[in-house]
Amino acid sequence: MNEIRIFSPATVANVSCGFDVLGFCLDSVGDEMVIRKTDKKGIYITKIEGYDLPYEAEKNVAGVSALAMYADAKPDFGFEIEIYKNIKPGSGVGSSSASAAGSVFGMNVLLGNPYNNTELSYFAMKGEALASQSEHADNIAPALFGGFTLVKSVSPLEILEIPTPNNLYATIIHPQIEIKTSEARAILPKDVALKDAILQWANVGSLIHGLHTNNYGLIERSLHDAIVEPHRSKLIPLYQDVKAAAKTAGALGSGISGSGPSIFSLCEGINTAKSVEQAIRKVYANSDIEFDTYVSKINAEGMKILNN
Ligand SMILES: Nc1ncnc2c1ncn2[C@@H]1O[C@H](COP(=O)(O)OP(=O)(O)O)[C@@H](O)[C@H]1O
Ligand SMILES: N[C@@H](CCOP(=O)(O)O)C(=O)O
Repeated sequence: MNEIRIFSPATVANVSCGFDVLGFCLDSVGDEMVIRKTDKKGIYITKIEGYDLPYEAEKNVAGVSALAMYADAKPDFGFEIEIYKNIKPGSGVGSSSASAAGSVFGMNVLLGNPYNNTELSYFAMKGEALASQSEHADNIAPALFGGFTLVKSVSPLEILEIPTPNNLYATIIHPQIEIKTSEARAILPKDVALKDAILQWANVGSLIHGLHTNNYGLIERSLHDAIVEPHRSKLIPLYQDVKAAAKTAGALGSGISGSGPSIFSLCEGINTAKSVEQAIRKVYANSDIEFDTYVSKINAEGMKILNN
């Protein structure tokens, strides 16, 4: 096989209580990428559609992760990468990690799958670091593994796959303002109060247990963030109104998606997810902020091969 077209999914990182460790994969939104073998050695980004992003491999997250893997694999040929971007950069649903993970996923298939998903995550993290100035894998892991993931450690990299209840859906609202991940990280305090840490690790543990046991009530009671949300929510207009509207419409809970500005809500069942979508649309409809919304099943598969 010389060429592959893939769907590279959007992802929601943090999931309220799990800053930098928890994430899940979306089904209905993502980029497409074409990866192609070339005789000329090296990594070349040959086409980008959708958003204005750098073509130099060293300046594009897709190129940086690809170069990291290329240096390890040392093939006697090169790769061309085409990026068809649907996920707006800076939207908070893993735009950069879709590209960083997509390039190495596609290259791996063309190389005959020498690397496992954890090894691919390691290379993809190198690309993600270009965008966010930190090596975190909470978007990359769900994009590659699918479903919910927990990054137990980045060094050495250890990723756990968490089972996803069948009837769990996400509703996302994306107000059209850009928040750069690097800037949303810079405003966070370096230290955390012990009382907040206690709340947070209790919620991470109970959220994981709720996902393992299909316990929607426990999931609902665990979707809280005592540490990051108080700081970042100030960057997102009408954030508390969206949360309140989603709750009234039946969401299990809502939080900032990644570093924002997107806001996610988790819902039991597609009907509730659609009701939540209608309710939160009304919040922004009464303002002058443009926005998009979408409802997605949790994508258990992650990356998808569209053709060979
Ligand atoms: N292939 C790419 N896809 C998305 N963003 C990229 C890409 N290559 C470089 N970038 C840069 O990464 C930044 C967006 O990443 P980030 O702030 O983490 O947003 P997101 O939450 O959408 O991933 C932008 O500055 C963008 O120019
Ligand atoms: N854990 C990171 C996740 C950033 O996600 P993104 O989708 O905004 O890139 C953080 O919260 O900084």
